[in-house]
Amino acid sequence: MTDIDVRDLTKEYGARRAVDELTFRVRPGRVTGFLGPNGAGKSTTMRLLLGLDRPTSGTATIGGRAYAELHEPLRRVGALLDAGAAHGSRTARDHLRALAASNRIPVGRVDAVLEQTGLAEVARRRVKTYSLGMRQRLGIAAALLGDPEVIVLDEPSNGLDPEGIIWIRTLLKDLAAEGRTVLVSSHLMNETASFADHLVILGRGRLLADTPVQEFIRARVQPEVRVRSIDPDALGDLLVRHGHDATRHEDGAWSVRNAPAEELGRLLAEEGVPVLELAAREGTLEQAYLDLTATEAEFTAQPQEA
Ligand SMILES: Nc1ncnc2c1ncn2[C@@H]1O[C@H](COP(=O)(O)OP(=O)(O)OP(=O)(O)O)[C@@H](O)[C@H]1O
Repeated sequence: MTDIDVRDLTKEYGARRAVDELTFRVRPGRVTGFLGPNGAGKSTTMRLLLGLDRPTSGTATIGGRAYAELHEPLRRVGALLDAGAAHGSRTARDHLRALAASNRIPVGRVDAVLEQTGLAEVARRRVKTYSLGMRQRLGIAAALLGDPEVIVLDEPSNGLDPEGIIWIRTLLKDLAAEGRTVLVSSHLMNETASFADHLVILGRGRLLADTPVQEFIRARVQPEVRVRSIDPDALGDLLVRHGHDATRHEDGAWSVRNAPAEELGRLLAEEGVPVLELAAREGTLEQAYLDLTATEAEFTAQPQEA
């Protein structure tokens, strides 16, 4: 079981602080979504973690060691940062075989990951003939090749079609269920909500949230109940009479805050109001994220690129 441990991490490019005193820990057995607006420092943090850039100060370690100190790193950490990395004139199979050979990974893993990523049938085609989605799958295959305990993926859904997006969602959850440590950056809120258990959110290089997804949503978005009856006015009067905080929609339905659906259902039955619709609406990650962005200075007044 291996943690990713980022401690007081700072990276400056000239006068610009891309990562600013960042501290968080990514635990095994769950998928951690890594969120933040463009330029927040997600890719920089991942590059520092993988030893592709040097921190100005602080540390980013995997199982207590810097990436450069890991013995056989591809067997410990699998990463996808840039899906264009494979050599275009090689076939996918040859690319993975070369990677396996140079990292002392058993060659049998090549067919296993080709199968796992749905590339088995196109494995003998040159990579330059691949679509963006296929290249993305190949990048994920390379990340999984060494059967690593830690998996770091930057925007893995990029270029995937709807079927690919469902596939990656299942893959990420399965990898975490196997006890691996999975860190995944994304721009897409609904997408992140569909696979992440935990969130680390950055704004201008700083940590804004490190929290379970459900807690983050619950703390920031009130659940609502949507209710509709054949007589919207009578329904509204009833809700007001019973002191409910309700808003009417254009279609005549009402949204009621701070009341469980069961309580409203019982009230409407007691009052003899015919109900056409009664639905509990949990908050979404997108709503919670927008609430955070509205309240955190890190999201506003982004400096212009130099
Ligand atoms: N090599 C570099 N030289 C100079 N500035 C850099 C370099 N790499 C990143 N930056 C700057 O660091 C900041 C953080 O960028 P980074 O790519 O880490 O953000 P991000 O959260 O991954 O954004 P995105 O979601 O757009 O990929 C940005 O202001 C970026 O311009």
